[in-house]
Amino acid sequence: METNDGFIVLHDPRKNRGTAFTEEERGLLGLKGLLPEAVESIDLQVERVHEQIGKLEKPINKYVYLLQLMETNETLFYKVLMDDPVSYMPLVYTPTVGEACQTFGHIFRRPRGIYLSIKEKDNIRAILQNWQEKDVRFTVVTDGERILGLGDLGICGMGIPIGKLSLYTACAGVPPEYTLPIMLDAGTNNQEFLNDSLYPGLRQERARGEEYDAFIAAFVEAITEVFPKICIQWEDFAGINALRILNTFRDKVCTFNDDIQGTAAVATGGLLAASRYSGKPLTHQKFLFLGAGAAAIGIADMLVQRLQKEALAAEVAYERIYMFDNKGLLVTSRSDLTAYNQKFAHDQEPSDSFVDTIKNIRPTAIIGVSTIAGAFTREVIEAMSAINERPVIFPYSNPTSHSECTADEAYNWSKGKAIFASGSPFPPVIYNGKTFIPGQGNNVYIFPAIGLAVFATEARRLTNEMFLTASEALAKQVKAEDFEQGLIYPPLSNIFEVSVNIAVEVATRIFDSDLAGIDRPLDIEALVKSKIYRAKYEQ
Ligand SMILES: O=C([O-])CC(=O)C(=O)O
Ligand SMILES: [Mg+2]
Repeated sequence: METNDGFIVLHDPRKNRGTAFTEEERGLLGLKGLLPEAVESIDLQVERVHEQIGKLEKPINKYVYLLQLMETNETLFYKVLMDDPVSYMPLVYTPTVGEACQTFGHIFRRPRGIYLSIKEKDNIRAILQNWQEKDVRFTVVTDGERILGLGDLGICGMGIPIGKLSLYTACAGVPPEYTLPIMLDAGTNNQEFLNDSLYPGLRQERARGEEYDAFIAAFVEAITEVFPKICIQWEDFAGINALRILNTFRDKVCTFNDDIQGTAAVATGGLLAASRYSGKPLTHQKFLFLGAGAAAIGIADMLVQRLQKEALAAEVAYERIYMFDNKGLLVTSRSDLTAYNQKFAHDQEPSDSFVDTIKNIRPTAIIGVSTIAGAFTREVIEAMSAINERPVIFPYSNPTSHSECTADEAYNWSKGKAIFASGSPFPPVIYNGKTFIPGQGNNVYIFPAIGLAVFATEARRLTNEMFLTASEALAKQVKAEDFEQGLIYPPLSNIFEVSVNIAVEVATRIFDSDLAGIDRPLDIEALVKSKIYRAKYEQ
């Protein structure tokens, strides 16, 4: 650090070290008297944070505290998060981030990221130039229409891009200065918010059709011009827009949709690990989805891709996948199916009972992407357990309040037979004297790793093959001792190491696909590792 202006340094979260500034630095920077006498280590600062957070009872208050820490001392924030992801991730991410979004207008203190209103459609380039960093590589962008399973939260959905990008850094070491959270404010149809005087967004109904698409197109054009190396992560768009946006831009810029491709990779990785665990090959299985939206289609498409890799013909692979939505089983006689859904419709009798469908089809796995809390009832889980030695039960909807069942229910109702993973975290369950650790089948095992791979390779595009590589790299890292505890994902406490390993394999795939923006190095692992951010005060 060279500046002489200690006061400015102290108020710059990226440069601030608080009480950890040394005597020498204090003299050099003009910090004398601006700090109390003691010179503390970062570990001691972490201890103080633990004490303060420990005194707060409600998770939402802990969230507010942590976000404030991010705004005052970024290094310390990441140190806290990276040292103990199991405790702190649920506070800055799912499930607490859901409540933070629901109350965003009320807990709002300081703006973060960029807010683009549809009224500014023709000024996006200039607005993006207001950002303090000039080399941004990643944006997580949402329009807030489908925040987790909580629905339309309008501009209050900004908590999601902020939370996801903090995990790019905390879980995979992408340096935070390269990340930018963005909210596309196209209005909201949330009446409660429109009537709330503290709602900080545009007060209008959501723009649709051509007007909306023109806004999205203007955004992509402007951001790729202002930040040419940008990777755009679409997050929590409504199903009606998510697939169309992804398909419009996936071959033109470096982009992916986390709810479609990230979730697909984590689910496929979980199914691969589960098949190793149960000894039942993927090719001998049948998958039933509850929910037939963008996440279901993403997972199903990736499963087909993987089954084909295991030498199953495409038509046979499609036959193994069933979807059940709010109108019942997807069958060819239904006239309300989208083109995406039709691929998964079966030529059989309609059914509007999920339990009967299970008894009929006899799936080996049920995957919940419905956002309906409690949809995996006791009857559902008992039916799965009657058919399968080890039924695979994945309630993937978020946050916890929208999970299709709890870990406790799955283990109890299946009498300890379930191979279980959920989108939101659940505490360990003791059944019949045995402790089960529920795995978290959340795209957090994928998107930070993809981020690090893109960062290291300066990838120009992201393909489904790269996400399949990520899912295989994830499944490979599940160990026998994890299985013994019921885990089909590596423990969350190891997420950093796991993400770096995934990133190395994805980076290799990026070079193999000729989609890197730099020359292939001899040692890809060394390249990836050389890019990693560490939460320490640089000398
Ligand atoms: O944010 C999460 O926990 C996972 C996710 O993408 C979603 O549920 O939309
Ligand atoms: Mg999401």
